[in-house]
Amino acid sequence: MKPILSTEEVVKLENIIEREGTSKAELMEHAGEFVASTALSYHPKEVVVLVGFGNNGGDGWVAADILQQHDVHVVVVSPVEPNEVPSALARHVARRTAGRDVEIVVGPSRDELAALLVKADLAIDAILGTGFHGEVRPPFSIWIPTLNDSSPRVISVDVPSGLDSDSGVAADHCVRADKTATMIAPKIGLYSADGPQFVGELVCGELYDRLDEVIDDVDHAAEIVEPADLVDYIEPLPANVNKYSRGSVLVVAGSARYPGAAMMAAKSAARAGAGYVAVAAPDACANLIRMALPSIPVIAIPSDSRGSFGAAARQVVCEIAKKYDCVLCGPGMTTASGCMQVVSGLLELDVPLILDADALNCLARLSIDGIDKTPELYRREAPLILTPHHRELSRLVGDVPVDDLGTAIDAAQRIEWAVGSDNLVVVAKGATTAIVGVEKVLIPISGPASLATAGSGDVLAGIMAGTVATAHGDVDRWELLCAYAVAVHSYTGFAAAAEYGEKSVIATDLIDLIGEALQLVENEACKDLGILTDGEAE
Ligand SMILES: NC(=O)C1=CN([C@@H]2O[C@H](COP(=O)(O)OP(=O)(O)OC[C@H]3O[C@@H](n4cnc5c(N)ncnc54)[C@H](OP(=O)(O)O)[C@@H]3O)[C@@H](O)[C@H]2O)[C@@H](O)CC1
Ligand SMILES: Nc1ncnc2c1ncn2[C@@H]1O[C@H](COP(=O)(O)OP(=O)(O)O)[C@@H](O)[C@H]1O
Ligand SMILES: [K+]
Repeated sequence: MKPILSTEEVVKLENIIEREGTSKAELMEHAGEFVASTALSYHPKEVVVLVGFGNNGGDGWVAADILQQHDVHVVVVSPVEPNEVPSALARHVARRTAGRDVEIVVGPSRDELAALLVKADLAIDAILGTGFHGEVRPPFSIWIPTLNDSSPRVISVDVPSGLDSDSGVAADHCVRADKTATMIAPKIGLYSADGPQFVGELVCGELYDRLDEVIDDVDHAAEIVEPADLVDYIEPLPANVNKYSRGSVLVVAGSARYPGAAMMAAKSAARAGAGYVAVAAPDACANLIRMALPSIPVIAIPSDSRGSFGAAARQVVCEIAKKYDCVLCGPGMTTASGCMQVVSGLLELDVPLILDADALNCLARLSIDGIDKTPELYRREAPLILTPHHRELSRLVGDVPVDDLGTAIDAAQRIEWAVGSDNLVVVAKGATTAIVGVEKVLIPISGPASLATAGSGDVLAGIMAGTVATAHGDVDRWELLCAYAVAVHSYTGFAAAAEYGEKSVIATDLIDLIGEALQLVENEACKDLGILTDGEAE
């Protein structure tokens, strides 16, 4: 796993590294070397380096110097003369670079800058880094749109200029990078809010050879899950299994209005490897589900007058649920009063439970001002996995706004910390999904935007249930197991986008590609571990 840091955590780490004997000036040299080597991988002939006033600019000045020594023609565009750069560290390297044979253009007009960029095949954006705040001021408010309208490839240093490195919110003017060369560790804003739209491909320069030894001395905002971390969940199917020993799932879901959600979740659980999946659905829609899913037994549960679970449902569902390895509750269920009772009944059972969709809305309604104020509602011994999207998560914490990765992590941590159990995981779904446990926040690989389609969450819930059931409780870290399920879901998105086209994917397409996605996750893990090469994985 690779740590993702907040800006404050990066500053703390920089200070620790300095105490260990590597100065900030040395780190800047290494940062410039990393930017230069990233640039050289494109074999550029003509490079424009745009530098700002601070140390982000300093990285750019160092990179310019190195590129020039590699026979690349470099033009540095600066808002001030090298002698006038306000940051002392950056001024030192700016003067040094100016003393070499590097062309420097100070304070160009919009047209002059555009003319320089037309001639270049690569631009390096070293205007603003982690020190950026507020709205972009002149001259950068002119430089950034000029750069975005120009044709060369763009490498951003540390963060795209104009992006807040903590919140991921882009200012009105923000560099749209092809590649971002970030320093020491990725910043959380690169994954949050607007970040993924502006970052392009992300590469990280560690800058300090003993980083592994010191990185745990600061907190981590989150950690990126790499394919190799998931290897424990990749196991061939033993020959001597039966359908029950493979893992059983009960999907408590559906209503007369939304029978499809129950169907998609159940079929996904089976495709994810559970040997026995059954659906408990209101009798108003049970026959419809039976006809659509011949391989899945459907248990009809008493309905209310509108086709949702009725008053008698709680007792019947809870009696059945005890026999399963995992219970998934929520997809298409509605928040009728019978559903609220089903949710509170299932929470009292000693069985691994996933609450999704309307089960989360029921849980929110069972509390008065957010579930974190009434932890006794969801405190339990057996594992509990909540899979809210941002709106559901906001409802769970009493309508506190949740609209990006940072606010989602904060809300999920409130839920976690109110209970403080290793067996509780909040999977905060979004363009970037955060898996929040009591101690750690994990970020698994994100899928394509094609996953933003109705029913995609039902498929994830089914994959999650199949994954939990097949693990049979033999789980060291529930967050990592959830990360595996999210990664499989992401790969169904990539496979479906390749098959049907990015914009044409619908949720049912994802289900039949779960098998392919399981294989893709395995291939990536094997590549990470050096067991498989790119060619063999084709
Ligand atoms: N972390 C590490 O270990 C390492 C970090 N390194 C590098 O240092 C970078 C951080 O450097 P930094 O702290 O000097 O900040 P930076 O991003 O250059 O910006 C500050 C300047 O921008 C200005 N400015 C701010 N807002 C503005 C606005 N809206 N519009 C216009 N201007 C604005 C601000 O002006 P002020 O607001 O102070 O008036 C100040 O002059 C980091 O991203 C990485 O690249 C590496 O060298 C080595 C290892
Ligand atoms: N822009 C996006 N990029 C990648 N994944 C996304 C994006 N938008 C949504 N997703 C993923 O798609 C799924 C949508 O879930 P959800 O909102 O519950 O859908 P539904 O309720 O329609 O089933 C989540 O797993 C989420 O992480
Ligand atoms: K930058």
